[in-house]
Amino acid sequence: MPVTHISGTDDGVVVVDCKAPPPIDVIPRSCYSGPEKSQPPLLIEQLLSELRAAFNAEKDAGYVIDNNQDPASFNRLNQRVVELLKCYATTNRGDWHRFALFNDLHYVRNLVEANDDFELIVLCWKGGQVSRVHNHATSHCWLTVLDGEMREVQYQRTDPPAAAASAVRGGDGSDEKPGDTVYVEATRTTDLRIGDVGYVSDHLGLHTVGCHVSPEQLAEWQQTARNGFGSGADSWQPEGGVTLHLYSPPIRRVKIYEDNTVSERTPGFYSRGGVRV
Ligand SMILES: N[C@@H](CS(=O)O)C(=O)O
Ligand SMILES: [Fe+2]
Repeated sequence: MPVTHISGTDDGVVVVDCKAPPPIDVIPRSCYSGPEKSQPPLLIEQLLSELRAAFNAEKDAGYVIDNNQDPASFNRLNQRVVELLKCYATTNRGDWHRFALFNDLHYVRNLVEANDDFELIVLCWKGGQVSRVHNHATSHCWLTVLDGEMREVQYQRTDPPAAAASAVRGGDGSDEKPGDTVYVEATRTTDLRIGDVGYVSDHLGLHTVGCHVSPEQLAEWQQTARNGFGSGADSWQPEGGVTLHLYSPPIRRVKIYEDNTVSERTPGFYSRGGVRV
């Protein structure tokens, strides 16, 4: 498959260029059943208000929220955020559809809300769209799947292949500069389905996220939606994977690790509040 980079570093559209993935096993379809009926749906406005409350509680107690946060404060916040994201992903009635804009060439970032403490973003991924290996600055990164199936691969820095004893190297990379040579290796692969919640920060490593849905799978999902299962009240048609990302603090600059070289990007948005920018 060809690599489909979008060039330009600060184009305001995409933070991490799309790269066609290597061939992988097809992920079995398992979670395309729509919201669980046992709980009332959590609306996105309620999700935002609960998130604001959780962040304010930590701030009011004097804690700084970033990836160097006090461990007890982080544990409280993490527990609440995971609970809220999971609840939203599994009970919603599709009120995120209005934010879910796709692009044929690369995954896109659609802003739901940004404030001083966090940003909530709907990311849309067509089959084959994968982010490049990247970091998350000093932010916490939580993500959940709203539609389709996704795969996250985490990476660690490693020694050059020629080194006598190649081994995973520590550090959060905060001293790395554009142009530096850095080798990375995949250390963990996680398949994520609707309602699964993932977390990463620079202390844990780097990652890529991608949607590996095949055209056949997508056609099956679209048929399911046409039959009225999992489509919500509007005319939503699945186009690939949709993820909901929560970054705290909002990410201003990220590093990309490609061809053993570090570069930097300014994250941009494809839409804000459901309106194309
Ligand atoms: N962190 C990436 C998405 S993902 O690949 O985690 C972004 O915000 O664009
Ligand atoms: Fe990421």
